[in-house]
Amino acid sequence: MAEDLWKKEYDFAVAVARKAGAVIREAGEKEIKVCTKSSTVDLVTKTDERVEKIIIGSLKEEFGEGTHCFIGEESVAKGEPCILTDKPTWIIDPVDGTTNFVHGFPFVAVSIAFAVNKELEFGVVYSCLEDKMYKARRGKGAFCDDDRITVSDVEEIKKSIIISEHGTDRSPEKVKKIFSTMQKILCIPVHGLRGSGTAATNMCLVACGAVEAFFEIGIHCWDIAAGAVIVKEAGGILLDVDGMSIRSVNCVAINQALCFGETPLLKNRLCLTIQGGPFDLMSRRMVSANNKKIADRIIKEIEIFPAERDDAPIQKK
Ligand SMILES: O=P([O-])([O-])O[C@@H]1[C@H](O)[C@H](O)[C@@H](O)[C@H](O)[C@H]1O
Ligand SMILES: [Mg+2]
Repeated sequence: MAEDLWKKEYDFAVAVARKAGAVIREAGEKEIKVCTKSSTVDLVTKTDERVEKIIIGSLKEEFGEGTHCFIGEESVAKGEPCILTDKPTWIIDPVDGTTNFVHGFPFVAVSIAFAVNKELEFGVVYSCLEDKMYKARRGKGAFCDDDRITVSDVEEIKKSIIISEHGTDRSPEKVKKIFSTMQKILCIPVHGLRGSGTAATNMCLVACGAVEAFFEIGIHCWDIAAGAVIVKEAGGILLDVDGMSIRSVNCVAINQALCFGETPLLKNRLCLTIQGGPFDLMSRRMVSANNKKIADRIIKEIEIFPAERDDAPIQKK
């Protein structure tokens, strides 16, 4: 029946996420395998690889290798393609919050999403140390365990808590922009800034109304795919941090205004026209929020820096 499309896959994803979470909870293998390449600090352990193998192995066994595609963080690190096609595709982060996992910081998640025709059909985020199963199917609402969840109804940025993360890139110019953005948002002022150390969990915190927004530049599709469905189904909004064309239209408007001596109008035009673009899973730039007003207000403060798309062609060596 049409309404139960992908139900079997969804139920299976919930079961696999639970199984993977149990493996993470019991894992003794926290030794860092890969840590630093040039200016990034991106930890990987044997557990990340083991858990991904368990998840993809179980999915292939259940649904067959030929018809379904897989984008997994550790497989992509080993050179597998990261391209979303129209085929049914699983997007997997086996251990989101690897740094937390290594240090025993208590937020670690398994993130599994499923897309068909490039559209996300469902997402499952298992916050395995808290034992909370966040899940959502397109058009069917979002849940934490058996309870329906919804985003917060706060509309005033000054009454909000915002999450952001500094990510894995440690190049000074990027870190400067990240902290400058955080400073500007903190000084709006907002009630607080937070960060759990896992993008997937951060998105679930937006979905259940504990915070108003989470944004980051530099995240990957496997960090946010499942969370994106959960935020949307909880009534929230997803945007790219940059509405490029809108910004450039704005530049033309500024030039025209300057030529015609309309400078007093400039500030208003600028405020009205800077806004996010459509959410793009592969762009590595995302704002998730309870509503557009909060999202737009945050986007106004974000200092954008380049991050190579997840689906960028692999450079030949
Ligand atoms: O490496 P990983 O722990 O799976 O994922 C990371 C986490 O989601 C972190 O919160 C975010 O700031 C980084 O950008 C991600 O790479
Ligand atoms: Mg991750």
